[in-house]
Amino acid sequence: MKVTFKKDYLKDFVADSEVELLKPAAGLARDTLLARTGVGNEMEDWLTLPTDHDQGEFTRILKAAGKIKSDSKVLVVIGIGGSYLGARAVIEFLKSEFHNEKAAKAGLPEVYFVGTSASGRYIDDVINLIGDRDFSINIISKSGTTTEPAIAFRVFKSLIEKKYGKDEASKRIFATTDANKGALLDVAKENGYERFIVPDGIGGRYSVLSAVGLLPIAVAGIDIKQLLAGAKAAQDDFAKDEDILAKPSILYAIYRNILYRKGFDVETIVGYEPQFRYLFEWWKQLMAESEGKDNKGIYPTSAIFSTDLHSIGQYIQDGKKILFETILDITKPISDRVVPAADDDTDHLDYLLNRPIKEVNEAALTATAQAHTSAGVPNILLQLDDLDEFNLGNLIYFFEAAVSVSGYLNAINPFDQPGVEIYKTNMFRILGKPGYTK
Ligand SMILES: O=P(O)(O)OC[C@H]1O[C@H](O)[C@H](O)[C@@H](O)[C@@H]1O
Repeated sequence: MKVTFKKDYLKDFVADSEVELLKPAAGLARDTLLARTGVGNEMEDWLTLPTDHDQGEFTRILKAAGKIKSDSKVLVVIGIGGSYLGARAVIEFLKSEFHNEKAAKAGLPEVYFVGTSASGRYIDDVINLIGDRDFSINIISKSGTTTEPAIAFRVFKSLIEKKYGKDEASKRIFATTDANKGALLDVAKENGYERFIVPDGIGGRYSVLSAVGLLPIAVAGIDIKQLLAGAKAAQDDFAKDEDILAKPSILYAIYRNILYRKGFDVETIVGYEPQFRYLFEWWKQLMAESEGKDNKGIYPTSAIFSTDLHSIGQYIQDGKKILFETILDITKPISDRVVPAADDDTDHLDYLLNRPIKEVNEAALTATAQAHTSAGVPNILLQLDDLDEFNLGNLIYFFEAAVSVSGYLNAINPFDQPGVEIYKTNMFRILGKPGYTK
C-alpha cells in the first residue's frame, strides 16, 4: 500500500557508507521541514494537507462534482503548471490516456484541459469537441493573472454565457483561486461563481491534493477520499519517529543527491505503462521548479518504456554518462491479458503462449535495468503494489517530501520559482502590456 524504495540496481554506484554520511544532514532537513523553521517555510502547508483539509470545502467539492456529473457531458479545466498538471496526472494515471473515451462510455463527463499554451488552434479543437453538448468550466489560477489560462477563460466564458445566458452560465463556472486577492477572485465575486481556495501556504506544484486537483479529479469519477488517505499514510510515515533510513522519501532524497554529486546531473523517471506519462509531467514540474535554481539542481526528464527504448534508449545506453534513472513500477498485474494462440508459429511467439503480457513487461524492466546499469547508468527503483487512489496519494506525498528534503540537502529553497517570471515579463513587454516598456 506504500511506496517502496529499492536499491537493487545501485550497488555499483553508491556505497552504504555514503548513505550513512548523508544521513545526519537528511535528518536535519526533515526536522527543519517538520518544525517549519527552514527557508521557504511560509509555503509548507502541503505537509499537513492530507489531514488539515477544510471539511466544509471538501463537502462542497463533492457536491460541485456531483452537479457537474449530472448536468454536463464535458468539464473544461482551465489552468497551467501547478494549476493543471496534478489533476491531469491523477486522472491519466488511474484512468489512462483514454480516460475521456472511458468516461463517455461510463456516463461521466469528459475532462479537457485548456490554457496550457497560447495556441488558438488547440482552443478551436476543444470547442469543436464540445460541439453542442452541455458543459461546465473549472478555472484554476492562484494568481489569477497567468496570461495563457486567462485568455482561454475569456474564450470559454463567452461561449458558456452565449449558450446558457449569464445567470445559468455563472452556475456552471467554478473558480479555484486565492482566498483574498487576484483578478480571478474579483471576476468570481462579481459573477457569483462558486469558489474554491488555493491555500496561501501551498505553491502550485504542491497543490494537487487541495481543491486545485480534487474538483476535476472527483468529476472524473475518482475516489478523492482514498487519494487523501494514501497521502495521509505518507504524511504519518514522514513524521513518524524512527530511523530516518526506514523512510522511502529520505532514502530517495539521499541517493539522488549522492548521484548528483558524482556528476549525474539528469534524472530520468521511467515507467513501463503509457498511463504514467502525465504523472511524470507533474513530477517534472515538482522537481524542476523546486530544485532548478541558483545555477544548480538535477535536471528532470521522463521516459515511457518500451516506447522510448526505441528512441532515447540508445543515448541512455551508450551516450554521455550524465544521467540516472528512477523506475516507477507497479508490482500487481493491472491487466490479466495473455499472449494468445495463433493459427501457426510463423511469428515465433509460441514460446510465450498463454503467458501474461505483464511478464513480458517485467522482463523488459529487468533487462533494461541490467543493460543500463552495466553501462554505468545508476537505476533507482520505486515500487507501488497497485494502481489505485491510495497508492497514488501515497506516491504524491512521497515525492513532495523527498524533493523538499533533497532541496535542503543541496542548499536550495524548494518552495519558490523565481525563474519562471522572466519569460512572462518579456512577453508582457513584447505584447505592449501597460506598465511594461518596449
Ligand atoms: O495558478 P497560477 O497563478 O495561474 O500559476 C500557474 C503556474 O504559474 C507559473 O508557471 C508558476 O511557476 C507555477 O508554479 C504555477 O503553477
